[in-house]
Amino acid sequence: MNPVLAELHDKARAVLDPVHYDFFAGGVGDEVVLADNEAAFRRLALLPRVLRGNGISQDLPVLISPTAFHRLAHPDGELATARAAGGTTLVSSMASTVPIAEVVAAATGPVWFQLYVQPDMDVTEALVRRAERAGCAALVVTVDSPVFGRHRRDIAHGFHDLPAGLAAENMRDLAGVALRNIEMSPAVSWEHLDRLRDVTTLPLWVKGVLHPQDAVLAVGHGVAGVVVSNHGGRQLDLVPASLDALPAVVDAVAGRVPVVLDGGVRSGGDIALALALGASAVGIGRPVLWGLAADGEQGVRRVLDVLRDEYRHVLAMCGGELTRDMVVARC
Ligand SMILES: Cc1cc2nc3c(=O)[nH]c(=O)nc-3n(C[C@H](O)[C@H](O)[C@H](O)COP(=O)(O)O)c2cc1C
Ligand SMILES: O=C(O)C(=O)c1ccccc1
Repeated sequence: MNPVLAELHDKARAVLDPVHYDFFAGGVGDEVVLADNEAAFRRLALLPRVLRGNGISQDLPVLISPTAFHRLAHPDGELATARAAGGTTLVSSMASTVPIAEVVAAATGPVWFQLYVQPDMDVTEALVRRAERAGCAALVVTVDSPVFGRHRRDIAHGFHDLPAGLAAENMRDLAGVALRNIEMSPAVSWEHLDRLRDVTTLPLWVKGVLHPQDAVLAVGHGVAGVVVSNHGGRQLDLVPASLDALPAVVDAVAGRVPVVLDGGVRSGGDIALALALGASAVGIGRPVLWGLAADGEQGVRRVLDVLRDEYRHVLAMCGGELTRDMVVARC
């Protein structure tokens, strides 16, 4: 691992309450998928193309994936993350410990709002209005969580609520502010997505698609994009690494909307592999939390700087363009 990212992770582990470290680091079940998300990148190699004479684009095809409860990591919480994001799109979790309006006010780049559809559609609509009023540029509906994941580390610690003084602020005055006041519901369906479509003009993304047929349905329901994700190995410990699920989804979507991948992205090389397999961008989850815990705004900035620097280097090495024919198995 890049020594800067390793240092930030080590520091985060050292400074965090072990209960909160385990909340951030942990996965569902035996954590097979958690490990496989990173391992999947190691199973692939990239065949660079030479003498193409391309310049390299300065863009970093990265989003900050939504993660809950940043004030567990650092007192500035999501404010620090938003300030550090710069031009990078921040997908702000519905379970943020700073209200979405303050997150957007602290950001200089785009902020998208991640939403768990609440079974009470009035609550869901009120959340959408908060995101709209705050100035969010898109809604990212997380669809891989019909129920909460069972995280053995949290169960072992008895961690199921936020410490006094911290709350899921976006839920304030809607449904109470305790952690479990964010409801997961197996009754949520494509109809709910259509209802969302009717109540907002914001672009709608779905996050947590693994089956190519669901990606096709999502496109049919008018989504602006699809995030291939297994929730960082936190929902079902039976699924493939998100990288392994990517190509079939890319094929099914067939260029109609962008496909973003998250899960296990830890380097510029990982970003390049995901792009070569057809992702338009990648999302970063835990490394941002480690940067935040280690050094607040500055720590998150360093994570993004390392990824940008590594990605540009890899892209230059590959002739400025990444395509699927360049990806081979590492045998
Ligand atoms: C501590 C933690 C909290 C998360 N909270 C949310 C959330 O509130 N909403 C959501 O859609 N995904 C959530 N996720 C999933 C991330 O958005 C993302 O899919 C995943 O972390 C990506 O994998 P990575 O951590 O390996 O980069 C969370 C992940 C972690 C680790
Ligand atoms: O922990 C998670 O992965 C997550 O998505 C979540 C959602 C709501 C509240 C707390 C965590």
